[in-house]
Amino acid sequence: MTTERLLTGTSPMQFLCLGIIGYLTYGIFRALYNIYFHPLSSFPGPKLRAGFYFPFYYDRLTGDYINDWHELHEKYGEVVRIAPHILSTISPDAWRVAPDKDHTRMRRSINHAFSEQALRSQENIITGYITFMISKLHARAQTQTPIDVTRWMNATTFDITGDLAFGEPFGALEADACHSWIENTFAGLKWVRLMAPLRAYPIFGVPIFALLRRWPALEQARKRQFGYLDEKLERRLRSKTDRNDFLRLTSGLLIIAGSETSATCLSGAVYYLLKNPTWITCLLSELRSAFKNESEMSFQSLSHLKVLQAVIQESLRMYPPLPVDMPRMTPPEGATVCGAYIPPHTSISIPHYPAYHSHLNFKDPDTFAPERWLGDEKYADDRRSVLQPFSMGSRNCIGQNLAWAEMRSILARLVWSFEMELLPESEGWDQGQKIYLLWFKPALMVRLRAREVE
Ligand code: HEM
Repeated sequence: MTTERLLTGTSPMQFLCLGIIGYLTYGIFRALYNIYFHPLSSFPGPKLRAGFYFPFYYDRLTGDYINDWHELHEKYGEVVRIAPHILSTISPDAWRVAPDKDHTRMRRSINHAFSEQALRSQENIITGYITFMISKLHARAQTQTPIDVTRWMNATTFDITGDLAFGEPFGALEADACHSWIENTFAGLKWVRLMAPLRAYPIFGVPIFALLRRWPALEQARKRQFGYLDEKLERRLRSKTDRNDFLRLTSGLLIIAGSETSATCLSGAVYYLLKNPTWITCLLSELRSAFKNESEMSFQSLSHLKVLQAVIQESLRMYPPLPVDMPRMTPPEGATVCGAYIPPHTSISIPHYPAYHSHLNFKDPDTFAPERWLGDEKYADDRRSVLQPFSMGSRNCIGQNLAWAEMRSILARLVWSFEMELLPESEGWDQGQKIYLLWFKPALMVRLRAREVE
């Protein structure tokens, strides 16, 4: 049959059917190749994930994928093939993989804004916001009004980062409310999860993106959201100051990276302390033996407190602010993880939550036990080096010193100032939370009572 006869004798419906059959046949052959002949075919994991990408992308839509990955690691071990060309590992070994030279160059240009010296110059600003938060909470304690801890932690850290970045806060503490820019950014994160699957399957993605581009309200909302930061930036550039702030690298991402993360860890710490009150007693006694009053608590003096450090460390393990995987590429020479050679240019991730909750790394991984960071023999075999909530290498968290200083000060001053009571509606607060890149935390309702000065 000639091509001409084939074309004239075939109806559009037959073309469509042929196209679909061709697409499916290609997909099946490709899946068979992925499962049996791909360079990663010897790594353990479900066959469906080894063959196809859709389970990986479907995961992202559910908000539960980190729990699914956790179960996969419990079943298959330290290294799991999570998608045809992607490995996930919970071994501390993997943190050594893949330095990124270009990124190191970029980081050199912004390091000064996050140096120890910069942090010292920022201490008064940060402490000012914490004092403001504590004074507002005293008013709540006096009237016995329950507070949502997650909201207050977010308000405080967003105001601090806003000020360090733009020279002005979001006004969240002042207004006792979450700023609309912050709320919209979180709502946006839920949508962002759709992007990767739509890009991976253009058959759905191309028409959907084309439709979205024709939706004016969406475009206006996008402009409003970005415009808000642009205005702040312009105001800051017009103002005369020699303050060493983050202006040059300010973006929505920095604000979220610098605020939501610390607020998440602090919310987790308050919850786990309330569930384990002996640690509140322990922490309070450490604070009282170190300080006569709250004003003595400086970044420097708080950094020496071992119980405070262990409580925060354990909260970062139980409830890592970035619970998800941060993918890295193996270098051109490949890499070895857990004794297995991983070929070059393979995407490899350490998902924080599964790594920190694996019995391969920690004894009683679901138990809040700060003593594991204080040298307790019971936890001597814990593989503590796997805990890298700020990541490692050239892409690690540039704001980690600031985060530690902020978290120590806020937690210490909360425990120093208030007795806290977990309200019944927040029992089991850490269970069943969805993750869209970050935790979508429900309200953490607590009643405060000002502590008697002793
Ligand atoms: C408990 C608090 C925090 C945690 C757990 C945390 C965690 C992380 C992690 C895991 C990364 C690496 C992401 C990757 O691998 O690609 C990161 C990057 C980053 N973080 Fe943090 N972070 C925290 C607080 C902060 C603070 C307070 C700031 C600054 C105000 C900040 C600013 C950044 C920036 C700018 C990056 C990108 C660095 C780069 O790409 O070179 N973070 N953070």
